[in-house]
Amino acid sequence: EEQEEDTLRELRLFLRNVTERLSQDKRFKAFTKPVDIEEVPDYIKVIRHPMDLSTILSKVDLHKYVTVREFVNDVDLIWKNALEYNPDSDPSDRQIRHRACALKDTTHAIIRDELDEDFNRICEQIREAR
Ligand SMILES: COC(=O)[C@H](Cc1ccco1)c1ccncc1
Repeated sequence: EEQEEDTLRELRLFLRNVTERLSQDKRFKAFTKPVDIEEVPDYIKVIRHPMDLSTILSKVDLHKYVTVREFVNDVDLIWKNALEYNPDSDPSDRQIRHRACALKDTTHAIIRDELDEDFNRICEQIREAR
C-alpha cells in the first residue's frame, strides 16, 4: 500500500546515495562501468554475471531492489568477479584485488553504520509479502 511505496522511495534514496559515494571514490574507478568486452574478449567467458556501479544505479531507478540485501548481493558480485578474474601475483592483479577488498569493506561498513535495523526489517517484510 502507500506506506510500502513511501518505504521503497526512502530505500532508493539511500541506495542512490551509497552508490554515488562509491562511484566517486577514486579507488573504485575500475568498478564504475561494465568491463569492456571489446577490450577484454574473454571476460564474459570467465565471469558469468558481470556487475558494476553504473548498472546498480540503473537497477535502483528501475525499482529492482526492495531490500538492502539484494543491493549488497550485486555489490558483492562486483568485487568477487574482480578477485576471480584477476588472481595472479603480478602488480596489476594485486592492485585490483586490493581495491576489490576495499569496495567490500567500505560497502559493508556504510551499511553497518547507516542502515537502520528497523527500516531494514520493514523492507525485508515487504519482500516476503510479494
Ligand atoms: C573490474 O575490472 C577488471 O576486472 C578489469 C579486467 C581487465 C583486464 C584487462 C583489462 O581489464 C581490470 C581493470 C583494471 N585493472 C585490472 C583489471
